[in-house]
Amino acid sequence: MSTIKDYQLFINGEWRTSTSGETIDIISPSNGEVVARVQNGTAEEAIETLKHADKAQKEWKKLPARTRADLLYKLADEIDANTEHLAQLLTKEQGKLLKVARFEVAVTASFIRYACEGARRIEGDIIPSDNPNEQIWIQKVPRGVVVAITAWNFPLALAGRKLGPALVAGNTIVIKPTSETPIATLELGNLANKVGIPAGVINILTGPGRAMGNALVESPLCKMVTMTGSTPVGQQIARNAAQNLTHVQLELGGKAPFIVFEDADIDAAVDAALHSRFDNCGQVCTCNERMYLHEGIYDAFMEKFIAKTKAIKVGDPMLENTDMGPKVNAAELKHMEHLVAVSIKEGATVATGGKRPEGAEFEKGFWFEPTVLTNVTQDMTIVHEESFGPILPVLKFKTFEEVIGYANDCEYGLAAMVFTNDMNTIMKCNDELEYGEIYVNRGHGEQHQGFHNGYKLSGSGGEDGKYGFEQYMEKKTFYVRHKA
Ligand SMILES: NC(=O)C1=CN([C@@H]2O[C@H](COP(=O)(O)OP(=O)(O)OC[C@H]3O[C@@H](n4cnc5c(N)ncnc54)[C@H](OP(=O)(O)O)[C@@H]3O)[C@@H](O)[C@H]2O)C=CC1
Ligand SMILES: O=C(O)[C@@H](O)[C@@H]1OC[C@H](O)[C@H]1O
Repeated sequence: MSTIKDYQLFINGEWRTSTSGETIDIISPSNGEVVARVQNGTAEEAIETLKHADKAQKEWKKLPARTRADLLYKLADEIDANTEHLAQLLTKEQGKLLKVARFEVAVTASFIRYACEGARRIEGDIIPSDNPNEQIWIQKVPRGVVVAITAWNFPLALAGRKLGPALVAGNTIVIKPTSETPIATLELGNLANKVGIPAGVINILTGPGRAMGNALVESPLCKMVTMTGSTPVGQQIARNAAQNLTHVQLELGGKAPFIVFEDADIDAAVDAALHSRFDNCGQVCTCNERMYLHEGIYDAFMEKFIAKTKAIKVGDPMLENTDMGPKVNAAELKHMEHLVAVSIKEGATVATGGKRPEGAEFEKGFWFEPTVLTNVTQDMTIVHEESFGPILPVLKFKTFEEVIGYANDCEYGLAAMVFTNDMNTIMKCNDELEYGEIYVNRGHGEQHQGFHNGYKLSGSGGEDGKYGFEQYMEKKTFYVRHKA
């Protein structure tokens, strides 16, 4: 009896097998085995789904926002009630630690609940006109059908992060998860039906982004694209959406600098640097991608940091005592090996790690050791190309001006981390670092009420908080004149 579950497309409240007759294997990063199959949906099915979502949106937007939120609160409760099942799926498809997968499920529900709090904050303006007996009303109205395209590192949380605000605002949604890790996201279809979210409000389609994704983005029925993923794909989506001038919200790549000044709390900085690099096998967009240490604390910091890196337990992500699981797929593992090889060729030293771990349990799957590179210079590839994995280049600096120059010498601008106790340095970092999200004296990790906003090639539009919620609404200005 096959334990491999076959998933279908979730269209207009129903599960459907694609007319393509083709499926996509979902591979376990831990052992390379097939854990599920999903449909390879067609462009025609994408358009059909958009039509269902568009029809559903006409009724969904008429509900009071609080009524929409009440249904989504129930969805969040169902997500929580299915934590173990959803977490197991996340670990099977993405290889993240089961304990982190449970956290991701909780964050998914939390994203949705946070969005529900906005149901009574959809506020507009009433402005006196220059004309007598006239008012100007500026209203916030939903955009229509939102297409949500998500990455593989936190697939369920990214879906909740988008469907929450989209639906509270009165839109409907078509979610296209990555072909790498779609199965936990697909489970949302069952939960949506269970809590009574009307058919067509939430739809989930699987299929390669270049085909299914293109079809969704290029349709005039799509009134907004919210996408999390790589910069090249985000740029392609922006180009494809431009033909209808569709609103696009992009959360893309990063290369976060982690800066430790001479007066920093070394122990706190070491722990933050470790977790901000190696948690989730380094697959977080705000990860510590390059570390700059003041020369005065370099030796003391590195002695502690290397020791802790070597102590990281790589292994079965299902086990509670594992610290780090595998990379998500073979291509990502190859990218790790390539980056290390290039770094060595360019003159870097592997202080620890640098290869697949040894042992029978690591012969299958996409495993890579926690890796620290030293003798790194600013011009090296590893200082500029996103690794999105457990590789950390470390550089020294002498002055504030020098390290700010290094930090800003980057085509990305998502997150940066700074450790210092000097308020003057903190304020100067705030002024001079070209990043949308700066963490001071702590590691990475956004909060829902913040604003997850990438500068430069890290994105466009921003997500989370009240400013992220605003993205899901249009404004309508209404001039109202009455008889004197
Ligand atoms: N800023 C942020 O908040 C975050 C950024 N990221 C970034 O994401 C990247 C890793 O995620 P990864 O999934 O590999 O990113 P990709 O860009 O490869 O894919 C992201 C999504 O886009 C889809 N897609 C691909 N091509 C198209 C297209 N032409 N039109 C529409 N959709 C398309 C993919 O579908 P399919 O997979 O089926 O092809 C997937 O669902 C890293 O660069 C990381 O920095 C990750 C998480 C958060
Ligand atoms: O997308 C990312 O990598 C991060 O924003 C991550 O996604 C959901 C979690 O809440 C964030 O840490």
